[in-house]
Amino acid sequence: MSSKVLIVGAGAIGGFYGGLLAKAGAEVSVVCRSDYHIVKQQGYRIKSHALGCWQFMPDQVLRDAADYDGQADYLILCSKVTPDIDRVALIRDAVAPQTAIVLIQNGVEIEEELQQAFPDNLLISGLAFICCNRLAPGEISHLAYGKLILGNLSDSHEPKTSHLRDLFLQAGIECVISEDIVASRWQKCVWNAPFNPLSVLSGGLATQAILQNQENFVRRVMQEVCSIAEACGHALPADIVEAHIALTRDMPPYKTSMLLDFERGHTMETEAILGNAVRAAQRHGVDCPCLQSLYVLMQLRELQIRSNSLLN
Ligand SMILES: NC(=O)C1=CN([C@@H]2O[C@H](COP(=O)(O)OP(=O)(O)OC[C@H]3O[C@@H](n4cnc5c(N)ncnc54)[C@H](OP(=O)(O)O)[C@@H]3O)[C@@H](O)[C@H]2O)C=CC1
Ligand SMILES: CC(C)(CO)C(=O)C(=O)O
Repeated sequence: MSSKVLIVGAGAIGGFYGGLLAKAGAEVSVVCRSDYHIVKQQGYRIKSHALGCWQFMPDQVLRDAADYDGQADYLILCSKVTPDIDRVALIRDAVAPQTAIVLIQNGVEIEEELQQAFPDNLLISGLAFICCNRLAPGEISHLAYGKLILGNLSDSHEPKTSHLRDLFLQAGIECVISEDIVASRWQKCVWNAPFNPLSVLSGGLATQAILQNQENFVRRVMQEVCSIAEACGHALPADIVEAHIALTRDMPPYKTSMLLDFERGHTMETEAILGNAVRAAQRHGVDCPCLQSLYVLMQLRELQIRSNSLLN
């Protein structure tokens, strides 16, 4: 099966997983923005705690998806999911009839706008369980974990999805196909919903410190997300809260992706992670006072950042 891959939004996640696909023999091209010049000259330098160091020289380095020369078998979108990024516009010009659109992004209920814009393309929704950072343009540090979960929104037995999983496995990273990727997204949101905003609102506390001091609150947020998922028809495993708490106790010191965005003055994924969950709760009449409070506080934080940047 042909493996032409175009990564759009090739930052930490896109550079890392793109580098793995290239290792597995795929022809991988990237669309970058601020890293363009460096990546064009020297590609990516990837330093992984588990897979060693390697150089990833993309086949084509582009500023815009419209400049892609060829037809991609997989277009992997790894931008953040924020209201200021028009994901459909970002990829539209590179989507051919045979292109499978793959998302490796956080958040819940983030697929619909892409499904509507590209109803005839296979959409593979993906989640990364990884601690990965862009230290400088084209320089990626993989600190912990790495597992990918992929899933189709319709038929779960798509050969193209299995082929992509096999490429990741060949490159040495754990990758599984979920039979219910929507549930998997909710399951990940159980972790992201408390820890991502609390890492920002606490002024940068590590996840262990948040857990040690506010375990009850963290558990309540997690439980609320479970109730919303259940109301949406995706009941999560009974032990999911315990499993996430245990996993957090073992996590190495790590800044959540939301905290990294906050520190860089970037828009955060408040809407994709919290807003979409709160809106789902409202649709189904589920009470989620703790989650709702986190959402309100994060909206105010975003507002304050925007007002400051207008003043400066
Ligand atoms: N990093 C991690 O450890 C984890 C990340 N995730 C999720 O993965 C997704 C990607 O995160 P991550 O890789 O960390 O984010 P990064 O900020 O490192 O990368 C995002 C990339 O998208 C690019 N981009 C944004 N807007 C545009 C645009 N309009 N045109 C072209 N390029 C654009 C950015 O360019 P520029 O550099 O110019 O801003 C950047 O290269 C997110 O949903 C995140 O939540 C999930 C688990 C862990
Ligand atoms: C759970 C974690 C920390 C890594 O997968 C993450 O999703 C994030 O940083 O947003």
